[in-house]
Amino acid sequence: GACASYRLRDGVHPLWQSPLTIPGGSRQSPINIQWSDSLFDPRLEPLEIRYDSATCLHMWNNGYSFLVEFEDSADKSIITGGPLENNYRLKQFHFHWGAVNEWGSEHTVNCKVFPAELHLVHWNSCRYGSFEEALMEENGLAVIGVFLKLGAHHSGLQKLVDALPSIKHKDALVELDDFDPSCLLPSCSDYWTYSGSLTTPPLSESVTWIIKKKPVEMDEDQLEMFRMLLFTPEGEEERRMVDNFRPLQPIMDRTVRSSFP
Ligand SMILES: NS(=O)(=O)c1ccc2oc(=S)[nH]c2c1
Ligand SMILES: [Zn+2]
Repeated sequence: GACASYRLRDGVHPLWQSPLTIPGGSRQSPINIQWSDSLFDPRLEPLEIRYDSATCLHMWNNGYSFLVEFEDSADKSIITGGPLENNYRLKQFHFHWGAVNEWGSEHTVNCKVFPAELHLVHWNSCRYGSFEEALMEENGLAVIGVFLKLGAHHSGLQKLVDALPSIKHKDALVELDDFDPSCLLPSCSDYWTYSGSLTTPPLSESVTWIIKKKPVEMDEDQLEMFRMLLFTPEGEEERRMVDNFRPLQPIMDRTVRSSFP
C-alpha cells in the first residue's frame, strides 16, 4: 500500500486469528486518507449531531475494546445530514489504541498514524428495526471517527477513564449515567466521508464513514489507563488490551469526499 506500513497487511490478524482480507471485499476499512486524492463535495451538508446524555446506559469490556452503550429504542441520540439520507441512532462508542504512542489509530491521514481513534456507531433507524439488523445491510451504519492525539488533559474523557479499573477484564460492565459524547468531538465541523466496513468481525460492508478532520487531545496518563485494560476474562492469563486496531485496507475503486475545500 501507499503507506510505509509496519502493520500486517495479509496473513492472519494476531488478535482475531481470522483472515485479514475478506474474499471479494471491495469496500473494507480502515484506509489511509490521502488529502490530495480526496474530492471536495460542495453538496455535502453539515453533519447534525443531537445527543441526549440521559440515553447513556453503561460501559463494558467486550474483549476487543471498551464500549459505552446507549438506549436506542427511540430517536433521542441521533445524527443526520452530512452524507446521510436518513436519521442514524447512536448505539455505542468505543476506541482503538496502541501499546505505544507511535501507533494506535485505524485510519491514517497522509499515512500519519495517531495514538488512538474514537468510533461513534449509529444505525439507520428509518430503514431498519435494530442495530443487529442494520449491521448487515448496505448503508445500515454510520460511524463517526475522531482521531486522538497526546496533549492537554481531556476533562470530559476523565469520567470514562475513572471507570476503567472496574471493567479491567473481558465482560465486566459498569453503570454510567449522564455522559454526553458530544464532549469528545472536535469543535471544527470539517470531515471526510467514504463507504467502508466494520473494522472488526464480521467486517460487514455496511458503514458510511465520517472521519473528522481535527483530532481531539488527551494526556499520557489517560491513554496509559486505556492500556491497563485486558483482552482476557478473570482467571485467565492476563493479556493487555493494546494494538486493537485493524491494518490498513486497499482503497480499491473508492473516492474519499471532503466537506471542506
Ligand atoms: N470498529 S467499527 O468498525 O466502528 C465497529 C462498529 C460496530 C461493530 O459491531 C460489530 S459486531 N463490530 C463492529 C465494529
Ligand atoms: Zn471501531
